[in-house]
Amino acid sequence: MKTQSKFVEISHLVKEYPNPYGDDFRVIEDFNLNIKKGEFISLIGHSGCGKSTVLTMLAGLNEISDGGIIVGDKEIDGPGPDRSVVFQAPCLMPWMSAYGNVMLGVKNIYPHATKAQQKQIVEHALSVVGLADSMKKYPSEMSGGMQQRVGIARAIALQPKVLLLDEPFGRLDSLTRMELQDVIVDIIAKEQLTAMIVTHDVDEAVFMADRCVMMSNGPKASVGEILEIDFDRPRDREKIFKDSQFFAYREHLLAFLEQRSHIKDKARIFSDKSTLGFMSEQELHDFQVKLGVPPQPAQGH
Ligand SMILES: Nc1ncnc2c1ncn2[C@@H]1O[C@H](COP(=O)(O)OP(=O)(O)OP(=O)(O)O)[C@@H](O)[C@H]1O
Repeated sequence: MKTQSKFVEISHLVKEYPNPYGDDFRVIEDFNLNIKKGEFISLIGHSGCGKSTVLTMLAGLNEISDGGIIVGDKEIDGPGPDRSVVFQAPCLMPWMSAYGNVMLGVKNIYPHATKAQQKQIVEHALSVVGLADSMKKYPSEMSGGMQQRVGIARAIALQPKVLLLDEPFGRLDSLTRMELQDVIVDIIAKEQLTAMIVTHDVDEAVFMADRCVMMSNGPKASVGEILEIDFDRPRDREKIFKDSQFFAYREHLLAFLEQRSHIKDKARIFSDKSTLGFMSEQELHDFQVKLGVPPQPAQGH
């Protein structure tokens, strides 16, 4: 059951990456977002706008240049057991079974739990993702989808308050993708987790989330628009995919992205012109920075 309390508070977030060719590259500027406890946010935007940058800052894996993030009532300062991340590639230890891979994190986070308690946590997490019968399998004996299930089990075994998903299904075929979307949606509801997913997939963004946060193009990207998704939970895939409201949400997101892609196209046209000598390197650099294309080193001739 969702509560209305503000659980994650992202305030005036800024991220600058160092740029050896000039001024630091300010990817994110004044990004503000409050997330309620138990809420599921999807973060969508054009490639390179800074979605993963926001997610990894929330995970505490990427330094915050300015602004701050509060989770619960604590300002984050690096990674912590209250947040866990599922990345696109699960990066499992090949010499360990599914059980061993999940146990690795559990031992780290719960060193004082008894062996029986640790075992129970690992077995529960693997069962939740549907791997109760495959705990002894090694990564080489598992499909990509099964390996990602282990990655999800490893994340939830840490019993986080916030689950962060960075394009977790990007490498999977569409059937496996749908299966794992359902797994995540069920887990979030059962374990009452707060979650954020970074995705390029508009259908996924709508189906999974309570709110879709659309990011403006970088540099200096921020929240462009927020769309509330008013579908009940638990979510019934078949019902939702036949609902006209689903298509309305989908169109809304696509329109937002399409509108921004014209800006990108202009950048590409100007970039092409430059190679034909219509723009000076400095003009191209300034224009690319303005439009969200990361500054490139000067081309040697
Ligand atoms: N460590 C880094 N150092 C310098 N620049 C970086 C670094 N990480 C990301 N960037 C740049 O910051 C910008 C945002 O990157 P980020 O990966 O957050 O975007 P994204 O929206 O998640 O992209 P995609 O959808 O393609 O995964 C990009 O221009 C990227 O090149």
